Amino acid sequence: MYHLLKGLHEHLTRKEEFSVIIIGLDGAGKTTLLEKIKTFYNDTPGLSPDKIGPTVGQNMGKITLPSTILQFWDLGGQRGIRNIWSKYYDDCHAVVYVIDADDRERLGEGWEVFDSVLSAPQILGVPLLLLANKQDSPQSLSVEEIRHDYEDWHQRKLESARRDVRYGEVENEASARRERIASLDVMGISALEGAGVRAAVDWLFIRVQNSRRETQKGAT
Ligand SMILES: Nc1nc2c(ncn2[C@@H]2O[C@H](COP(=O)(O)OP(=O)(O)OP(=O)(O)O)[C@@H](O)[C@H]2O)c(=O)[nH]1
Ligand SMILES: [Mg+2]
Repeated sequence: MYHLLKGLHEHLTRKEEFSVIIIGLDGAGKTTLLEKIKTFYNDTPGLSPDKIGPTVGQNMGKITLPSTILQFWDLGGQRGIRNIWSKYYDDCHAVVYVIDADDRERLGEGWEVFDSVLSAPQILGVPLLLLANKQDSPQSLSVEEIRHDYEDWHQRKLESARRDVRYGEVENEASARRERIASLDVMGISALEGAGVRAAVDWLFIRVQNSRRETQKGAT
């Protein structure tokens, strides 16, 4: 009887676990974000920004929310190690792409990489959140400016591809991508100061729950 009740209790109080990957160029602020999330949601605070160095590999952090555990994987963004990201695509429930909204020089590089993430078939139906980080900096581009910058960049890329011979291929790919861009959620945060971080976690919490329900519906 005890085991039966214990089993029932465990079943009823069991928390579902979801994996979220945090990717983006080196220096975008991914680890600073992960450590801020830990500070906000865990008893043990995360590292302070002055203790954070470039990530070579990955960092992991878990937080507990009502009936849910979110497990974050912060993956190194340096050019030579970006190819490890795709190894996480199959098992993730959400993707966070962090862009440094304060670094205009590297926005093009950031979009080039973002575009290759969007084209990965494993994450086609996975919730994707674009975070415009470093909003505390006065020169930082706003959420709207970031969205426009990406749309302009994408438009320019399409136009130059149209001059190319692979026209049909580009058109097919472009319409799929356009849909994703149109429904793309962009939020502004300061990983350093914490502004917007809770809202981003709330978004993830809701979206992983919803997409799980959709998957269940699809399976029945
Ligand atoms: N002003 C400002 N600086 C930030 C913010 N977030 C991160 N930084 C700074 O940006 C630099 C890079 O931050 P990291 O968190 O190490 O960047 P990362 O994306 O993890 O970089 P990699 O590990 O190399 O991929 C550090 O100097 C941070 O203090 C922010 O919201 N505002
Ligand atoms: Mg890092």
